[in-house]
Amino acid sequence: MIAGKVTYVPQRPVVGVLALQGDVREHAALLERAGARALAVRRVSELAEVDGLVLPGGESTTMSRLLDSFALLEPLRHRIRDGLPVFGSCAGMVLLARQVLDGRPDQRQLDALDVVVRRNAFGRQVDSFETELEVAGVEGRVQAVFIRAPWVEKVGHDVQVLATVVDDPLADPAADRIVAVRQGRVFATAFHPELTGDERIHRLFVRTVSEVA
Ligand SMILES: NC(=O)CC[C@H](N)C(=O)O
Repeated sequence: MIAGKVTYVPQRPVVGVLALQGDVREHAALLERAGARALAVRRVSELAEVDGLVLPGGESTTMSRLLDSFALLEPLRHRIRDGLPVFGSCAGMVLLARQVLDGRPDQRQLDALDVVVRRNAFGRQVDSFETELEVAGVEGRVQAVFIRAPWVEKVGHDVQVLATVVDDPLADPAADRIVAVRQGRVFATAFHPELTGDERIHRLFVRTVSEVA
């Protein structure tokens, strides 16, 4: 018989941040605070090591072109189809969507979320703004930073709406726009939780990654 105490040390899940462009470091810092080990992903071999992946904010057309030239587009589509948890913020949300309105002609989609998003949707009134939101699954309010952000115009039947924002209360008080969604293991926000140093949304994602890792 072996004497002594057996201590169980839970493994931190490895969560990648797609590091082709965009605010990679900010996401990595919050993932570490949310209990994950963050890994920058630029190659297929790195993609193979992760239990979950974040697609950062940046510029979705550029990111989709880079995904193509780094030969990551198809491998990433495959891994997501096989159940890899993913979280996209802003440009990441655009990349994950099934369809993009006001996209560029050469914009490529990961087609991982059954939503139609409108790119730069808030752009005509104000390019950037901040507001407080309620996000399903997060206690208290979340400070949300929108930078040339998309909104979700249409959701499929198994897409859960996590947050909405009133677009233009003067024009139409009922014009609630969808700005955070979840479909199974795929999460997306039109805003940038990585820019406020608040890791609660990353925690929600890392919890899902841990459940399936
Ligand atoms: N802050 C952002 O990620 C902006 C997204 C950008 N408007 C796009 O279409 O990709």
